[in-house]
Amino acid sequence: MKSYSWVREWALQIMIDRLQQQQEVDEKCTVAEHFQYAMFSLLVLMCFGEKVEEMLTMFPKLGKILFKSRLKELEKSLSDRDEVIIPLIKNRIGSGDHEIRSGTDRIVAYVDTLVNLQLPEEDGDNGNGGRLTYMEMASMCIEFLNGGTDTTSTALQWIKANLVKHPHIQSKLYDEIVTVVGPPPQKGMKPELGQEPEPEPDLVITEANVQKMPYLKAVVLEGLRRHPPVHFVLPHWVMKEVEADGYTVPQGATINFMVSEMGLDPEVWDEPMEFKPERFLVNDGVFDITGSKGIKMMPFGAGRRICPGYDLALLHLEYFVANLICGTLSSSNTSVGKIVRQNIRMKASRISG
Ligand code: HEM
Repeated sequence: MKSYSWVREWALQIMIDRLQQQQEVDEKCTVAEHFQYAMFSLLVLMCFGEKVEEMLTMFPKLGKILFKSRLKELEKSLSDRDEVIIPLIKNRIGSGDHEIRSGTDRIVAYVDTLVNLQLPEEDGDNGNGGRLTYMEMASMCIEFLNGGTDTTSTALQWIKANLVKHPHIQSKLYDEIVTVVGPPPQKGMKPELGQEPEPEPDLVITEANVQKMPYLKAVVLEGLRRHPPVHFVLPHWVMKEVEADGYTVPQGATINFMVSEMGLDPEVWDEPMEFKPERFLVNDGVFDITGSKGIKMMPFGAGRRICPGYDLALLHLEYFVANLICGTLSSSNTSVGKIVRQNIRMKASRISG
């Protein structure tokens, strides 16, 4: 079966490894950068079918940056259309390997879908027979990486911070996880005198498990309502004069939407400053995030230009939150749980209300 599940497991492992490595040298490691790096690596692999480390052989200049763990510089280099992105696309096409492999599990990379895309005739002539040009494909890859990295990792940080601030929500979430996947694996035998104790194994939550967790979904939605990572959508252009709430919005005007304020509107939300996932459990936990049945909040925008990655983002958030919560509550002092708990506390202390 084609599935991206191993890609997410791989990214989660990257995050855990980096957190552990940094903590060995510095007690005060910053979680945010590791969240971002894992999310970025995940999207690079989905986009080009290459692991970031493997790209070093093709682009040695990226090696220096990676070595120094300077994510911002790496992201910047990967915005270089001519020197990096287009060669990566050509490499993908040239390799003829249109599937990312892991054992028998194979998936198609984002670039492969772009290469095979035939634009409809009504979209006009793009000068390339309806096929995307390299420049067009490169722009879309950059949008894919930029659109999905900081947004998802910022949302993840705020959700974790709120969970640290509200331990009862964290416990409730943990109980839901245990109900679905069972209790965490037991520690090994008691060590003999002088032997190192066996590390406590972490519980791994799969994507299939995540689908059975309504409270987890509610926690993620509440995080997006209370702290949407994008305060405004992209600017929109009014195609036809329209009346809205007694105002005339003229054709050609540029408009935007106050995404953060919508989620905090006391006329729409009860106790809007409070972090209360339960508000999303009504209607059997069904909430229309696309705004097609009425807009109460719009962290991903709404309508035709809604974020095309919203489903993927929700899945990533649910998957990472569930796995990090398990680390936080079930792990020994050497594991990811302690590190995340210590670091995210700083962010939690900045939350008002
Ligand atoms: C929590 C995570 C995310 C949030 C809050 C978010 C939010 C948004 C918002 C508000 C917009 C503008 C919508 C508008 O103009 O009306 C947008 C656009 C976009 N997002 Fe996301 N996004 C997230 C994750 C992702 C992911 C994971 C991807 C892809 C991997 C992605 C790809 C894009 C792209 C390509 C656009 C531009 C669409 C266009 O030009 O019409 N986003 N996103």
